[in-house]
Amino acid sequence: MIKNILRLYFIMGSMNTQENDPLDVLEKALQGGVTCFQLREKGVASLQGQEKYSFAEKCMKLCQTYHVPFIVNDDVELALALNADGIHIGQEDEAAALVRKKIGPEKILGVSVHNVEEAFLAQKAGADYVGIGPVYTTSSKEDARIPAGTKVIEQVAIQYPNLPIVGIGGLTEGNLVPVIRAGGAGVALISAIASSQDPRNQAKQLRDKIEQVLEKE
Ligand SMILES: Nc1nc(C(F)(F)F)ncc1COP(=O)(O)OP(=O)(O)O
Ligand SMILES: [Mg+2]
Repeated sequence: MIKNILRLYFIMGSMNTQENDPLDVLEKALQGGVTCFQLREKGVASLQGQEKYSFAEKCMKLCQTYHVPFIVNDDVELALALNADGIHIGQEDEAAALVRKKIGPEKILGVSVHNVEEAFLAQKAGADYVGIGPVYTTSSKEDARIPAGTKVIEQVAIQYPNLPIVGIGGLTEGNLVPVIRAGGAGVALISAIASSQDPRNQAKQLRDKIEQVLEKE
């Protein structure tokens, strides 16, 4: 069930782990209990072509070992070539309805939205979940919009109670509770785990915190 995989949604690209090996960081995050992984290989230092494909394939194999869904950000052709579990697209990427047609009904389709109207259109186009953010200031996305807090999460959760939501943007163990209280099924994050010197323990602490809050909802 989609809501369950959104609980602790780790997102990372090879450029997010500084001097650490991204595959090692990913394996530790999987051991720590992340519930979904998205490869977001984009930006100036990102891998391209065959290097990107090989890295993505290694990430996917790790996710398969830990029975965690493997999602590709933006790159529909890469997701199809790998037979990934799903794809995540934003408003400036390929149209959601077209992507749904390309990947078929069984794959996971996530869409970034910033307001109720975009959430409505995403659901109509066949999105399985929406990413809403940035909740707080983020250092992981150069073209991030102004942080909106949890206001849009609340609005979308009220309007479309059956549309799974994951919050994103500057999320940490210390500030994620409002995202769940606002109606998020989970939290998506990059640097809280990717920049940690102990990704496994950080993932475990985040997962425990999220489960604790969800139990009270
Ligand atoms: N990768 C993402 N994943 C999520 C998820 F929902 F998975 F948490 N939400 C939002 C994004 C942002 O994706 P990005 O490609 O950087 O920007 P844009 O949305 O502008 O295309
Ligand atoms: Mg995108």
